[in-house]
Amino acid sequence: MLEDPVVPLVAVGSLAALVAGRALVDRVRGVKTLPYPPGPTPLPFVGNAHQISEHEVYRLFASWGEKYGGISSFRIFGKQFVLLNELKAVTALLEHRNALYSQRPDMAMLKLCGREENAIVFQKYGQNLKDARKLVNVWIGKSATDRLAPQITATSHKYMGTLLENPEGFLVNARFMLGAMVLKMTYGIDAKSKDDPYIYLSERMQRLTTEAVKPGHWLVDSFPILAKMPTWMPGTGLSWAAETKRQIDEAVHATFDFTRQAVINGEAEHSWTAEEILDKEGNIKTGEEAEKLATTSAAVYAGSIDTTVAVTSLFFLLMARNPDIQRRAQEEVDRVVGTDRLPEMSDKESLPFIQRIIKETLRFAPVAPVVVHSLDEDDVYEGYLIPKGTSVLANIWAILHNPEMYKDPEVFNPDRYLDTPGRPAEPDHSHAVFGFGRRACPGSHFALANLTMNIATILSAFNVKPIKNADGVEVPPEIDIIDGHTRGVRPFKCVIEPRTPEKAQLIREAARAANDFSY
Ligand code: HEM
Repeated sequence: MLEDPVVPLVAVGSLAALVAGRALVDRVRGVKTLPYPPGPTPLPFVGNAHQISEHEVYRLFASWGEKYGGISSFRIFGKQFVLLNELKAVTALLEHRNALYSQRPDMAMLKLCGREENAIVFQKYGQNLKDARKLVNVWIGKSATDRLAPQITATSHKYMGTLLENPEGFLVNARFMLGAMVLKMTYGIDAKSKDDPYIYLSERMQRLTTEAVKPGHWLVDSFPILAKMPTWMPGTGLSWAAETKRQIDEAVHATFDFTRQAVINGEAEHSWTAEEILDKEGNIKTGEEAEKLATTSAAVYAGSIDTTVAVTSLFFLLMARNPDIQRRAQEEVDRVVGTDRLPEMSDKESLPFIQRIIKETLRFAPVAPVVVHSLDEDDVYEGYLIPKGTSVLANIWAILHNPEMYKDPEVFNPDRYLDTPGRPAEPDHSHAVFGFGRRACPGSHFALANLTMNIATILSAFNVKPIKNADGVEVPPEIDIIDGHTRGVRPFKCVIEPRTPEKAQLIREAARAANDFSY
């Protein structure tokens, strides 16, 4: 049933509730005659497919928002989409009616690749999803993340060591360091290098998933009936899906089987999967219980790497482009930690400017600019019908670039959240980058802790500068966005060098200690 302001009234059984209840019944009966939200005129058969751009589609969606309002709609072939471009509509539906709007829509290619079963983010709403989210929360929810401060700090220090030794590899190493930590904590796997077979399998799973969700790429997404064709049928993508499913299954199970075997052999290191793999009687979980755990464990790698690395990469780019902001952040961190130590997690509250830099980096280019929810029952919002099964798109980018809320939204300005004379603070809705309601990201605390540790330490110990051209002039890197399952900036070059020899020494010592850290 709808989570709607009238429902609590029905529950107390008052007269008002009866009237409201009656209105609700009438509303649902008459629902089919209500209009869809307004939107661009569709063509026969294709609907609005011809208008959908592959690159930065959220900008097109935002322009529809300007024209048709906070809630609009469009159609691609037979599939209905509702578009939410304003915080008010997103809050009203995905947050306040979250019992209704926590479903994911049918995505035929993902389903063929097995991701609807073995990836939390694409799973249908139900008990399995709730159990998985609960477990992820035990592992990396807020209080768990607080307890993981030593692990997060050690990983950050190892990464800082690589920035000193191999600054050109700043993106590859950010990925490897985070990936290695996640594999270690999730499975007890020690990934020694980027060529580690488990890293390879997990990265391949990510790449294949990105391919499978490409909007408008697969005919079967618009014509799900094609899924019933023989696998060899050309042009359907079915043979690709079958091979992809095999490779993704291999990734989900190879890592899980590593831990399972280690537990059976009595040589398992401490890890989240090893802790969960035994049932109440002390037997190794099998069948559906084992599958559920394998899926949940795989979600940590799948959810954390692309997203966190995309933000880290954007941070480097923004620092290379904004030397004044970088200098002010360095002054702040110097005031707090001085010159003879590196920042610690407990310094966070004393670094408000750096906190604003992180919020503004998240707002500036959300890594998931549009998220999709769905619903299993018809609903009505502001007189418009939202039929069951509709893909409801929340345009996070549009919300965080709304010019009525953010002055010059395309400018990176961490001071926009400050209340100053003549310029009141702009609202901080950066948490919208983690999504909404019951599907909101369960890894947000973990992600923010990793980002805070890395960003504060980089600002404390390094200068990030543009590279120089042949004439010796610094050329700030361009903001060149690439779209994918997660969105980020195209790989770029910048100079990363220690601020002083003393800082370099601090990093060397911290990295050495971190290499001996036992997770
Ligand atoms: C800066 C980093 C991150 C960003 C911006 C981010 C963003 C998001 C977004 C937008 C969603 C979809 C929410 C929705 O549908 O309303 C999501 C879901 C999810 N994220 Fe993250 N995420 C990040 C880091 C992480 C980390 C570190 C993990 C580690 C476990 C993680 C795990 C997940 C999972 C499992 C889901 C699926 C939840 C569900 O469908 O119920 N994410 N994330």
